[in-house]
Amino acid sequence: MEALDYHAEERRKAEFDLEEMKIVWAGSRQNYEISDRMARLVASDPVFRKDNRTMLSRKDLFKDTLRKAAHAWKRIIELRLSEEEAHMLRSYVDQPAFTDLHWHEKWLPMAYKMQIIGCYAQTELGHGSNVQGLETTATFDPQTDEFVIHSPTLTSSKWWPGGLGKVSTHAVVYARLITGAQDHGVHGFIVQLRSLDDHSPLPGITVGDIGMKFGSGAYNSMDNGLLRFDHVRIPRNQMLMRVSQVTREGKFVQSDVPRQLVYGTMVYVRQTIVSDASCALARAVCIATRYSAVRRQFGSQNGGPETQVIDYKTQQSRLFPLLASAYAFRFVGEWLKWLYADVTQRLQANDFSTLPEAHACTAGLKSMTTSVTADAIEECRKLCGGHGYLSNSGLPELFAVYIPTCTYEGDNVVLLLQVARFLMKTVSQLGSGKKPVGTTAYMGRAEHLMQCRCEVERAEDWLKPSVILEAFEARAFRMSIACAKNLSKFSNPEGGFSELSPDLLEAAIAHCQLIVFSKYIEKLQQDIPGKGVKRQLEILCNVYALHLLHKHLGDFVTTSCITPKQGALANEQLRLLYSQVRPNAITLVDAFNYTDHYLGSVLGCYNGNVYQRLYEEAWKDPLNDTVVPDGYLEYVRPILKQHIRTARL
Ligand SMILES: Cc1cc2nc3c(=O)[nH]c(=O)nc-3n(C[C@H](O)[C@H](O)[C@H](O)COP(=O)(O)OP(=O)(O)OC[C@H]3O[C@@H](n4cnc5c(N)ncnc54)[C@H](O)[C@@H]3O)c2cc1C
Repeated sequence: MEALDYHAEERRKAEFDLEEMKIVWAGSRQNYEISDRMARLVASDPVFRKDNRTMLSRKDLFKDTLRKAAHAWKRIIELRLSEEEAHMLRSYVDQPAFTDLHWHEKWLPMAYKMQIIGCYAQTELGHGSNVQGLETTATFDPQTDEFVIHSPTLTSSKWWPGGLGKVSTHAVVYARLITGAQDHGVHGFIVQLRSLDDHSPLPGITVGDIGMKFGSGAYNSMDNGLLRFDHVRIPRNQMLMRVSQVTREGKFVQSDVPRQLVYGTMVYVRQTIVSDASCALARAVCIATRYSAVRRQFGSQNGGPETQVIDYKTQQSRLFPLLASAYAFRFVGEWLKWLYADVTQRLQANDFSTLPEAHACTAGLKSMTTSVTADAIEECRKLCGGHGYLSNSGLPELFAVYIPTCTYEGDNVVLLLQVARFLMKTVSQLGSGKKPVGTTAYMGRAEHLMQCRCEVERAEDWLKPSVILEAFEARAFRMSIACAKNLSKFSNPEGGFSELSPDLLEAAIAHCQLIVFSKYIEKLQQDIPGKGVKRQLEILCNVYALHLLHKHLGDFVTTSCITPKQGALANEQLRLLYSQVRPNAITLVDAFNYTDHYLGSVLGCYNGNVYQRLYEEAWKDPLNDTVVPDGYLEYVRPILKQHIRTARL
């Protein structure tokens, strides 16, 4: 690391213990140590270099990805890394690869040893969100005790599965199960796609990559694939039979295991997505914050330095809520880990009572955190002005690689509508004596939430967590009640749901924001050691809540949860909070403990030596390999010469 630290002065201003904050961010001292070790291991290994990634052709990028995946696998074995360490190492390699999906699935011991490579093939060219609309068929043949997997139409071609295009040897394929003449809906089947000897597709299988995706580098390291089956036969025991089975005689048997069992896996996957959202958001915020402290514009007094752009209130009001959101998502992600453990324990005890609520809650949090993060990365790019648009700012690639998260594992709008459906069901059961559980428990205080009035009189009253919490609960509840009332006016409930879906979406968002805020408050009730650490987290918690209140003021006022005057007081308090965040901003992003390698950003480098590095990076561009570009003689010179002749005439 270069000796000069352009952020040294900023770092001296911090009012809290950085090392303790790093542990809070990581979740525990052990997590911190593992994460720190793995990040350094990756950063110091030349194979994991990524600074030229956006300039590689697709073919070279893909080969580079295979090389990194193989090298990571080798290092994991050589160093005998634990599963947790291996996971960390892969995430710091920071290049989407077939291994992401493979590990995701964890279905077979063979897969663990990497003797086969798996992918998850659900989506088709014609159908994604509507899983029940899938067209691929799996027809049971009782003569041979096999399923025949077939793609009957062009739109039934599998389309998008990660790792499918070029690498996977096997896939979990979702197809319509047909026995006799009966269609039993969509089920999963394990299908071998490629030879384990020479990797060529097996007979009846057409497979390839779907093509270049958004951005340079980014998700193009992944071989999202297309797949067609022409009457491919697989043994009967390759159907995934936990929820339903097909017997040797071809009888379809629905087991008594509830279908909701699959919710357990969904809770797990979505919990990791929320946790990844906090990482991606923190990364963008770290870059924008460090750069905002280096960048100066206007305000020079008597020839002195200009103003750091981080000192502009507009910059703070765009940046600090994102910083606060990164911490808020971190804590809700931590809580989701607990929720997953709780759900798993209950499933083992055959207790399915909390599953629908856990499912709705994780669907909503996946949607909300990923949408906010995607928008926030773009906002961070803008916060970095022109230089944010340079590839080496790290932000364009981060944006390109992140945004599909809003679509995969459930389109964000479709997920929020599921949450809204659950909220409407919960509201409809309120009078029946069925108590709302978990994150909907607040709805049990219906009478109070419909009547309560916010008591804020001065700006500082907005610092009380109980005051903000009540305002958020009342707003979320009243929005749900308003939707339920409007829905009841429709004679056809489905028609009404569709007509009111934009309002329902907003009610679902209000509910999700309440969850994130309330989990942040719960975190603050824990013992948090370290000088000033809890204080900083309290300030950020208030920033998180009050910026949402300001942004959604219309919701709060139209539901009469607060008055316009109270809204103005909240905004006044928010401004004061920004001033408290300001001296700590750089150290709050240092607490993410990201290496320069992982950040991959000239603007976000630890020591803030931005201009020197921008200058050096420019000269590394292949266009600057020669002073006169290729094509000059053919295309530029003739024009110039003609201009000269014209000028002489
Ligand atoms: C990078 C990437 C990786 C992927 N990896 C995999 C993988 O490994 N395996 C796999 O099987 N699939 C994968 N997918 C596919 C992904 O799961 C689907 O794209 C996703 O489920 C969305 O479905 P869709 O494309 O059909 O979108 P659509 O459902 O067609 O969405 C189009 C629009 O319609 C809206 N819409 C849809 N339904 C409704 C509704 N009921 N009400 C209101 N609005 C609606 C959506 O909000 C959206 O605006 C991947 C996709 C991407 C982009």
